[in-house]
Amino acid sequence: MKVGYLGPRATFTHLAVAKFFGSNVELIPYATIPSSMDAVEKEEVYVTVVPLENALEGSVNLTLDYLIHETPLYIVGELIAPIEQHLMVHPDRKDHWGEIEKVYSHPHAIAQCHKFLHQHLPHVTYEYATSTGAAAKYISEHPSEKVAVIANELAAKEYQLHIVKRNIHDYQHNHTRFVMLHPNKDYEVKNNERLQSLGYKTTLVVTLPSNRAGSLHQVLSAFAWRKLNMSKIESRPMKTGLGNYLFIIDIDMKMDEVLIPGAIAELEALGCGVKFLGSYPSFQTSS
Ligand SMILES: O=C(O)C(=O)C[C@]1(C(=O)O)C=C[C@@H](O)C=C1
Repeated sequence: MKVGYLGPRATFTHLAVAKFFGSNVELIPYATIPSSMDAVEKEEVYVTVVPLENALEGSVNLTLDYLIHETPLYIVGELIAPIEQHLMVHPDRKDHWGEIEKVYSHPHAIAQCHKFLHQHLPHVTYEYATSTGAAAKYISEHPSEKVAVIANELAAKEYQLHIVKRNIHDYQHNHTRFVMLHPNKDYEVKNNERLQSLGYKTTLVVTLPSNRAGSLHQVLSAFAWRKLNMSKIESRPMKTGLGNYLFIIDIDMKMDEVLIPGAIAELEALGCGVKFLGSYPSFQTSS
């Protein structure tokens, strides 16, 4: 089986996907989140894996927006992985790394280390890459540039970089949620590597009827009186005009035949739009 992921080799997504699928599948890297998703639609890969949310920096908006507006794929599994960010340079620079002028990485990785960068490297500028792995690969090929990269240990090994500061993320409990995407909402991912299971989630996107007072309250009460536990609610622009927002809601439960369909029917009766993004098992990977 072919599995796509946000590459190149040695991104955090690569680490998560390799831990979940083991050596039984062929892992295919893609340069961006949208191209990783397109790969499933074009049937180049069977499933694809992209980051969705980080504990320090919040949602990966590109993934959310593509799931909501652009791709017909469903979330069929979730992987929660610990994230350890390290600062690394080309080995030619390891003895004078304090001279670096720029830090290059994925925007989420830079955001997870802002306090460290502010305190220890206040003079540097930042440049954003499509992934931490892409940034690491770039400096391995451009030794003359006075650049450091934020990436993981595997990237340092893969691209032969020298780690100058370990664990530079600003808060300890740093985890990222990655999602597995497939065109069939009922596809069941197999936990062959026996990762710790964290139960099930169901994700819905809800749009409110326009300009009606109290409609978000009514949405919340449709879940509340059924005792459906929401583990997340987040708003994103609908992209139809200023002030128009939709809500992404995670429910801590597998899609059933009564409670969640009942809540959806109630929301629709209130005039809300409801899009189902998936009902899926969640797994924890260790570092
Ligand atoms: O750049 C990578 O290595 C990724 O897998 C992307 C990503 C993200 O989008 O949040 C994944 C985990 C980390 O939080 C930092 C970056």
